[in-house]
Amino acid sequence: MSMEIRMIGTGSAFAKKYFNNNALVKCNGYTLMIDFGITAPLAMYHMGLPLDCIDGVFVTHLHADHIGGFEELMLRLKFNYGKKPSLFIEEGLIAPLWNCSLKGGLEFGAEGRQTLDDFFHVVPLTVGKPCEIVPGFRLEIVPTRHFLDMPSYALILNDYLFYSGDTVFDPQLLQAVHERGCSHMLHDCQLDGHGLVHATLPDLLTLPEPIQRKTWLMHYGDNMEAFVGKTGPMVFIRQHQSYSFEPPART
Ligand SMILES: O=c1ccn([C@@H]2O[C@@H]3COP(=O)(O)O[C@H]3[C@H]2O)c(=O)[nH]1
Ligand SMILES: [Zn+2]
Ligand SMILES: [Zn+2]
Repeated sequence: MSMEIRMIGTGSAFAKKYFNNNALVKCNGYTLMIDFGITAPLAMYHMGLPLDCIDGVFVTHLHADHIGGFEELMLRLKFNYGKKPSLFIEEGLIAPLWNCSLKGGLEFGAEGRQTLDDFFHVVPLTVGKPCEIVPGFRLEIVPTRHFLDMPSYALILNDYLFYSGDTVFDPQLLQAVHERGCSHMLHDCQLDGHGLVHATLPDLLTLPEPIQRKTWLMHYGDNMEAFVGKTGPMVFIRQHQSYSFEPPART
């Protein structure tokens, strides 16, 4: 099934011209938010999008540019909108998300103690087990390497769209994703310095050309415009623009 993607931000962790790299995906009437970082509430405000347009959220990993907006999202959806969205998250991340990132600000409510389940329908995801979140909209998580052993997950949506989350350069993974028929690949891209925790642009430029042709660059720094025309066949995805991705014709 086709999907519409709007990046509510395309910036790296500390970018100031671009909001945090978070994506709204619409498919078959369902709106999924991929990550919700510190700047996400302001990005949604600038885009004229109310928070209650979100039906579900997926979390790639626990850095603040990916989950820093959760406290506002959860409080406003519960208390302003009376909405309880779904939270799609790898099973091992559920406890650390609550205990290490959210509990301090959300445990105490006006009516008593609260947990993650008071705000979300929590849907644990397991590696190797794709999940159909609504008919025609499938998610599959893929573990990636980011900071040492920090759990971090890429997504494959509807078997044809790869979304890297934050990862070091992993050409074997990208080759495998290409060979299994993904027709679009959104990848984080570090423009300056060494690729300690992200793929750099020089790394990505070593990929075989057929992979580069299907690669869209995201999670970039404020100097992105200086690199336009220097990315081979890869292109920068732009924040707030709407892109329609169609499934490839399978033979
Ligand atoms: O040893 C360190 C620790 C941190 N950092 C920065 O922190 C950021 C956290 O979000 P991110 O994963 O999008 O990007 C990370 C890097 O920009 C780093 O470069 N080296
Ligand atoms: Zn990040
Ligand atoms: Zn990260």
